[in-house]
Amino acid sequence: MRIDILTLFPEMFNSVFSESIIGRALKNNIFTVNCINIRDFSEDKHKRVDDYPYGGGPGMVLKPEPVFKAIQNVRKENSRIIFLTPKGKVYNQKIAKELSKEEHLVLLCGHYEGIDNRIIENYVTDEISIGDYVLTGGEISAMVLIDSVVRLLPGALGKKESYMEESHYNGLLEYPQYTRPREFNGHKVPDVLLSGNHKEIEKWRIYQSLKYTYLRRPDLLEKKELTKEEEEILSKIKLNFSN
Ligand SMILES: Nc1nonc1C(=O)NCc1ccc(Cl)cc1
Repeated sequence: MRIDILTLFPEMFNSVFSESIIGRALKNNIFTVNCINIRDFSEDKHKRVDDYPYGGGPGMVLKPEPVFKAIQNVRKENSRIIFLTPKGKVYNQKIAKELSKEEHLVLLCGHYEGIDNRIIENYVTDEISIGDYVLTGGEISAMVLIDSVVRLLPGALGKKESYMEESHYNGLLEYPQYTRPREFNGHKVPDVLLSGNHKEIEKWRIYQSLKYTYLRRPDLLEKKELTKEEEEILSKIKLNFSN
């Protein structure tokens, strides 16, 4: 997979591409990435990339030409041209999975009040939002997308990292995790996890996963087909936690 990032702040990506799993995936040629400064495609002598909005209003708007030239410079036959914006389709693991199968992603990072809509209407293939809040630009959203997509690429996660098919535990929130020591600041690890009784451990994990999902994300429960056993456990949870 190749990822091209169109941005006004290419330096922002340095640490993301040098550290940890993404850094190692790059070194191992699991994917290639290239940052392009939109400003390099500005024609005017002042290297302007923004201008005042037609129709008035506060702030500035990204001019269409520099962005268009940057897109044309990198695009291939079936590139996904993704514009990160609060107005986009809300990103989730399903979209990450779909994007991880693509050959070429172009991530367009905006700034200011917006980007000339003629770019969005005619050249962008996907508008994606990472959530309902407003950032100063699209770069951090691009990093979120890259991290969640790259970790799904074959060979990206070493044998040590766990590959959770869903960001949630098969559609539910994951059970709590513990590691050594057995006691920490007087807080003990739940006995069942030390018992070596794998059937009991599995039951405890299903209970915890259903409990957390019921309490924090009932919307995920709506979408989830539960087994008979899970239904029984959930009805017990509902009795224990009926608020
Ligand atoms: N939420 C989000 N999910 O994706 N991106 C965001 C976000 O706030 N971007 C800021 C931003 C600012 C200006 C322009 Cl032109 C585009 C995007």
